[in-house]
Parts: sequence; structure tokens; C-alpha cells
Amino acid sequence: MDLQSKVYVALGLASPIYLYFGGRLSILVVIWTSVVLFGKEIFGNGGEVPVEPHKCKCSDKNGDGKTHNHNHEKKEECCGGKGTGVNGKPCCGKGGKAPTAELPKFKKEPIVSKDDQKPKTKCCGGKGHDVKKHGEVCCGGKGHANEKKVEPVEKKKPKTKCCGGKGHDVEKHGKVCCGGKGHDDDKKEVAPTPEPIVEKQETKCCGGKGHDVKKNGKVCCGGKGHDKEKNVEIQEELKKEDNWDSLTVDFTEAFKSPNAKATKKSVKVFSKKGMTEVKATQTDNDADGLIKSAFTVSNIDLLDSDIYIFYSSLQGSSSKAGSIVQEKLREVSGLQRQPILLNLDEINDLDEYFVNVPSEKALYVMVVPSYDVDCPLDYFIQTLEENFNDHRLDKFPLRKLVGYTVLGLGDSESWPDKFCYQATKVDYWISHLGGRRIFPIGKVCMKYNGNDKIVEWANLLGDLLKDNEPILYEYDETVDNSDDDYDDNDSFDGSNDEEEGSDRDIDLEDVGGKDSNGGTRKINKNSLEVKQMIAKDSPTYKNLTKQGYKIVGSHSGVKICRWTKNELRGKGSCYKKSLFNIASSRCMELTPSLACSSKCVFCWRHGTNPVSKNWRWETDEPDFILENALAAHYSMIKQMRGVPGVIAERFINAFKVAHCALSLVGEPILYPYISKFIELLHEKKITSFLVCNAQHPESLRTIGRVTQLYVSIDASTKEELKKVDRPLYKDFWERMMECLDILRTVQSHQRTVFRLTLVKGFNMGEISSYADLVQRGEPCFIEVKGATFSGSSKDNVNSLTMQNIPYIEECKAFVERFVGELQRRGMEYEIAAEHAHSNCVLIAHRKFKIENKWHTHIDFEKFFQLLATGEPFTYMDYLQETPEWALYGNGGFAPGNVRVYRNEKKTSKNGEADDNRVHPDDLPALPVMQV
Ligand SMILES: Cc1cc2nc3c(=O)[nH]c(=O)nc-3n(C[C@H](O)[C@H](O)[C@H](O)COP(=O)(O)O)c2cc1C
Ligand code: SF4
Repeated sequence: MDLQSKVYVALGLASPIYLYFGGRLSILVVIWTSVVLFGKEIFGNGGEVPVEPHKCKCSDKNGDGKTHNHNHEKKEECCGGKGTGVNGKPCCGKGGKAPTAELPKFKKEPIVSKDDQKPKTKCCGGKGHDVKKHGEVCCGGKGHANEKKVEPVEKKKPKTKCCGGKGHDVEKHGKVCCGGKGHDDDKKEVAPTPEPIVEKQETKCCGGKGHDVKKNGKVCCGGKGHDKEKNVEIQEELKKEDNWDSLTVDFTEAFKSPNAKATKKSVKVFSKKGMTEVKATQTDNDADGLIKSAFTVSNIDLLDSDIYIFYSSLQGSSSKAGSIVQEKLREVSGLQRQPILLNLDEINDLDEYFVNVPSEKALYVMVVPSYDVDCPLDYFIQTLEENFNDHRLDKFPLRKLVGYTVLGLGDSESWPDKFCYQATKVDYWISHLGGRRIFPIGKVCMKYNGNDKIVEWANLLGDLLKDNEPILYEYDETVDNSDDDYDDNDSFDGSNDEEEGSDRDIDLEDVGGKDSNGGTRKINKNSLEVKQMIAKDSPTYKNLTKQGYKIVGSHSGVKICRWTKNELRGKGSCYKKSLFNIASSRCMELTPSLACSSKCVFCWRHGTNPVSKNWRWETDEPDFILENALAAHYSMIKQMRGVPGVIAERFINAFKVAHCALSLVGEPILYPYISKFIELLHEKKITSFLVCNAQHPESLRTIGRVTQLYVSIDASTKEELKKVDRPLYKDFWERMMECLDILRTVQSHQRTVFRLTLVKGFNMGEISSYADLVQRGEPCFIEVKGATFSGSSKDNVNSLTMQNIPYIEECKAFVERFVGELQRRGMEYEIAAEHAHSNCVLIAHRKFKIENKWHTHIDFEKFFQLLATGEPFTYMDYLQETPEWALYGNGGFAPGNVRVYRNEKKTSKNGEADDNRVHPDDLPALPVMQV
């Protein structure tokens, strides 16, 4: 009953009594009625008037603007007549529990978030609490200030914390300090509008224990309450950090620490001349929380540094970003030397930069994208990690740098959880290798206006170079073993999630090894994540398919080469027809590993394919690969049916693959089930021609029966091999030597071939050293082939031009000198066969010259018969005579084909006649090099 009704009832009862009994009795009746009807209002809860049901006179606008009287089941549920509910609930308007159906009333309030509607707040008991956590303002221990809760500012500022009466900052908390007396509403009304950064930043008080700015996103108050000025400063910084997406980040302010030199502890200070340590005295300035004893300070003149900008790129944006940074830094006045731009993926030996450094003033700028699929950067990160865990190396090799910074490119919209995660990894490992971060990691979303943000970042970096303020370096050996360095920046996955088990909780696992200084080194588990080698949505996949490769599963590939097509059309076969009797139209080129452990200069890959020293990807089953590879191969053959000149008989036979060239690109022997795969080939009566890069002796040793086993010998000396193959292994030469020993011993029953790919200017000099290798490996054959031109890439510092492609005469001259040297040493090798069109010549051991006739060809039927017996056999058991046309001097053009001569003579870049070389126009866009 509302107040008005109660008054009417009281007057109604009192009037007739007054008329009959006079004034006194009527006054008594009025008093009694009032007690019954207004008991609670008049006497409070302690009155003797009825308690059940509890009555409440509620002055609230219950949506209808009227005053209400209502009952509560229990008096604790009463709002005390204020018109609001208790325990954070709205007023029920009727007494009793607040019905949830009334929530729409609050939804009208734009300031009420979903969180506010959930009755999950708990009183902190006067200890002060976090708004974000509790969803309301602190009541100061006096009970919840309900009116405050509906204040717009309060609702929009759900994260403010009560300072517990110690005073706090307006800007940080979005309101004026209440001075410990409870929050002043008036002041709150004039509080600034909510900052998005505050909403995102889950600041927590450390409880006076002190914490790190970067880690917690703010300056420590030192337990004395938050310092206004510092908070404002950091707030600004956070605002900027929050704008990673748009990268309007003025890092320079964050780095200009006016008190940096003033602490009482003695810290390392590097003089302007190089990195000589000098003593510096610090005054007491620890209060700003930035300076720790572990920090080092450098005031080296960055303008005098040698800047190296490294980039890694799959689709070109990081390459462009690297150029932008280079250009912007060039504009920095006072910079002593021009910045150097380097493609990480083309660096022959990463150790030259990441174990040693190129100069004592080197400053590295790392421009890196992120890919959640395999990309060349994976190898770089793996290398940094391996270096960190390599006890043979200096513990902090990158301390020799003046400093470094990382610019990450990514896409925060499509990969919000992994935004620029690889940039974070690069930053992490460089800092762990001793690098000093001179500028915060930049993270640019390239989705919209990425290049503008890069320019901005580069300009800020340029400003920093000119800035004379000393720089506090976080890194020192004393902080080396902190396991939470990822916290220093964004979380590992790009989020600030503090949930347990989130990616950020990087568990640095003890791998048991001791570092060079006796300390235990840690390894990061996440960096060993297993990816697909060539994921379907990866740029590498697109790149390969564009070039005509069919990707099988996630790491294998097939492609039909031009010789297969040529033979189908009766236009000639490949050199393997001349040298070994392989029918090109029935040959499938396949690799079970598109990744390689080398980066040969003559390889078509130009650094875009995965590289690795070992297998680190998801693995497909061998039978899956074979079935799908055959299907893919046949689908490509099928496409040839409409091509003019296709010979029907050859076309039909092409659907019965007889040979498998396990070369194509990549390193087939990297695939862990290579022996099983070869067995499956043999079961299908498909011969196996396996080409290895002589870098995996452990696999070569255990490889099963192969029809023909190749080892690539791309150079005869250690220096040349490094230049030509750019192997990933540091002990590449020793590995090659071990492979040669294996051919001579363990695998001596196999039909072994040395494959030499001649590249002018790289590996055509040292004949005598080649002879040494032959002496060591004792191969059955030596196949010498001029490199073919695979196009060049501007990023590939070692990419070849036509000048590096030898003529057939040059190849022949080389072979003749080579054989002369072998014979001079008493080794029984001779030139046996050739395929002039491919610039290819075969040297064979004299044991294949039976009754004065060369037997370099293979009897395939015999091979399978021998295999079926299960008995041991050797290469001598499945020989076939080499036909006349294939012998050296006869050109090697297979009969049954019509040789096509070009009308126009092609010329190379320098205008020289090019008729003896394979012209680029003869080749697919990026042709297969070694078939
Ligand atoms: C297959 C694929 C995966 C990607 N994964 C991520 C990722 O995990 N995190 C991220 O921030 N960006 C990711 N990106 C976006 C790229 O990092 C971004 O486009 C970058 O600019 C590419 O640099 P690049 O052109 O130098 O290769 C991915 C892009 C592609 C195509
Ligand atoms: S040519 Fe072969 S061994 Fe060399 S990088 Fe290419 S795939 Fe690897």
C-alpha cells in the first residue's frame, strides 16, 4: 500500500469515531492506525510493530515515478527506503527480491555494462579493491555507495581502484581522490571521459612490493600510493601502447628518463667511445621503479653506430619496410654511416652476424613479419635459440652490439592472438643472447596503412638516434635467468591475458644442459611448435602451385618437367635417358621434403622455401604420399592430352610411372620415412633415383636399397662449398666427408653417383680437389652438368646470371681435365656418355666398360627380379649396355625424337650467342634445376 492510500485509510477510520466518541478516542485510533500502517517508517526496524512481512516505504521511482510501500520477506532485503536494492540489485519496487525482469530499466542507462548487470560484486571489507574486478566503486568499508554505482562516470570507469585513503591520481583512476573519506560524487562528474586504455589495462596494485613498469604496464608507487606525475606519464605511454594497431607510438618520451643517471648504485656506463665501461654514481632515484641494479646504462653516441637493417619476407612487405626504415634513417642528420639493408634469408652464415658481429659499433634493426605457418623466419628463430643453448658458444654473443630493436609486421585483425608473435620471439632471443634493446619492439598491423606506420616508427627511431640521453638497458647477466621475460613486452601471443595456461605463460623448461659459465640454460618450449611445412594457406604454397608444383600432403611435391612433356611430344628426352635409360615420359619427379638444409645458389627457391637442419614439421605417411603423388602426377599428365604432337602410345604409357626421381627440390633424405617410401616405390615396380645433398650422413648410412644413389658434390673445397651451397650446418664439410666415406663403405653395394653442378665463377676451378673427393667416395659414376638458369631474385645476393652458366664446351673441357687428373692418380675413370642438350657428361668407372662396351644403362627388369629374391646383390648385377647414340661424342639425342632447333638464336644478357646453353625461355618460370 502506498503512502497516499495509508493516509486515506487512517482518515477513513478516524472520522466516524470522532463523530461518535469525540476527539480523544479518535486521536487514539489515528495513532493505532499509523502504527499499523507506518510502523517501519516511524519506529524503524527495532519497533515492536509486526516484522513479518517486513514493510518498506520506498521513495524510488519504480519506473513509474511514484513512491511505493512494499513488503520484504526478510528485513535484510530492505533497501532502507532509498529506492535501490541491496547487494547491488535494483529496487524491486514491490518489496522482496529484485526481479530480474526489472533490468531493462538499467539497460536504458548507457553506462551500465553487462558486467554491471551481473550481481557479482563483493565487498572488499574496506581494504580497497579493483573496480574492474568488482564492478563498482569502493565503499570505503562503510557499505556500498549505491548512488555512486549509477553514476555515469563510475559505470564507464569500471577499473578504478580505491587507493585505500592514500591518495591517488585523477587521470589514472578517472576521478579525484576522495582523500580516504569516500568518493566525492561532484568531483566525479567532472572527471575525464573514460580512456580506452584504462578499460583494457588490468592494472593491479602490487601491494607495495614494487613492480616493473613494462611488466605491469605502470610505474610502481612504491607502496606509497600511486604517484600522479609518473602515472600520467605511464598512462600516456599505455595509451600509446594500446594503439599498436595504428602505431602512433612515441616511444622516445618513454625512453627519455630525466633521472636515468641519478641513482646511488654504481652501474655500468658505457662511454661515448665504444662500449668501454666507466663507473657512474647514482643517487637515490629508485622510486621511479625504472632503475634496478641489474640495469645498465649507455650513453654511446648512436649516430656513430653501424646500422644493419635485417629483414625476412615471404610476400614482400617486410622487404619494403626494411627499405623504408633504411631510407628514413639515411635522412637522420649527423648519422655517420649509411645503414645497411640485409635479407636474413639470404645470409650465407647467420653466425657472422648473430654469433660474431660485423663491427664493434653494430646496431641491429630487425624487420620481421609473423606467420602462423612455416616461413623462412622459423629457421632464423630456431638458430637464435640453438645458439642460446649451444654451450660451445659465448653465453652473450650479442652483447657486442651497441643495441638492437625489432619492428614486427603482422595482421592484428586476422591473427589477433598471434599478432606479431614472431617479432616478439626475435626480440626475446636477441635479448637473451645479450642484445640491448635500444627502442621498444614495434608492432605494425599491415592491414591498413601499414607503410605509414612504418614511416612513423622509423622516424621515431631516427629521433632516438639523435637523442643524447643515456639509455637504460634492461639486460644484464643478473636478469638472465628470469623466466618471465616475455612479460616485458606484450604477451607471447600478442595478448595481455593473464589467465593460467595462456600462451603467455611460457614455460621455460630446463633442458638439463649447462652453459659455458656453468649456469643452466633454458629452452623455450613454444618455439619448438610443430607446424605444417607447406600449409595450404601459406604464401609458399601459392608460390609453388603457381610454378606448377602439386603439393602432396603438407611437405611433398610433384611436378612434371619439360623433358617429360618433350618426350610425350617426341621432342627429346632428358639426360637420364642418354646416361641411364630412363624414359622421361614415365618418370615422376617427386620430393617428400620441399624443405632443404642448404640454400644453393643455383636453386630456384630464392630463399622462400622452408629451410632447416632437421625435420621439424608435421609428418605424412609414406603410402599417403605415394598414392597422392601418383594421382597428382597423372592429373598433370592428363592435362597434356590436348597438346599438339602428343604421341598416343607414350601418353598411355605415361600413366604407368616406371621411375621416380627423388630430387626435384628440397632434401628428400630429410623425410624421416624415406627408406620406407622407397620400398613402397619398388613394390609398385617404380625405380628410385635418390639425390642427397651430402649433409645428412646419419640418414645416408641407414638408407635401404635404391636403384641409383646420388650425392651432390657442388664444390671441391670447404670455402667453395660454403659459397655455392650455403649449407645450414656449421660442420657442413665434415658432414660431406662422412657421406663420402659411407658411399665407399656401408653403401658400396649401391649404384653410386657423384653429381657435380658446374657454376662458372663458383666451382669450376679446383680439379685436383675434386679428384680427392672421388678418391674418398669411390663412386660408380660422376655426372657433370652445367647449371641451368633459374631466373634471379633481387633479394638473392648470390643469385646467378647467364654469365654463371657454362657452355657445353666449357663443361667438356672441365670433364676432360678432371678425368686426366683421376687417371694421373691411377683411378680408373673414363668419360662414357653425354647429353649435350643438357650440358651433361657422364664419367664412369672402367668396371662398367665390359668387353670394351660401356654399360652405364640400367636393366630395370633385372633390378626388380633381384630385389624379389631377397638375396644380396650389387650394381654390377643389373647393367645394360649404353647405346651408341648416347656415348660421349655422339651428342646423346635419343632416336625416335625429332630435334627442334630454334629459329632465332638466343643471346645472353651480354649479347653473347647462347645456343649451347639452356636458355631461360626453354624453361618454366622457375625451372627445376636438377632432375
Ligand atoms: C598464411 C599467413 C599467416 C599469417 N600469420 C600471421 C600471424 O600469425 N600473426 C600476424 O601478426 N600476422 C600474420 N600474417 C600476416 C603477415 O605477417 C603480414 O601480412 C606481413 O605483412 C607479411 O610480411 P611479408 O610480406 O614480409 O611476408 C599471416 C599472413 C599469412 C598470409
Ligand atoms: S639445389 Fe637442392 S640441395 Fe640445393 S638448395 Fe635447392 S633443393 Fe636444396
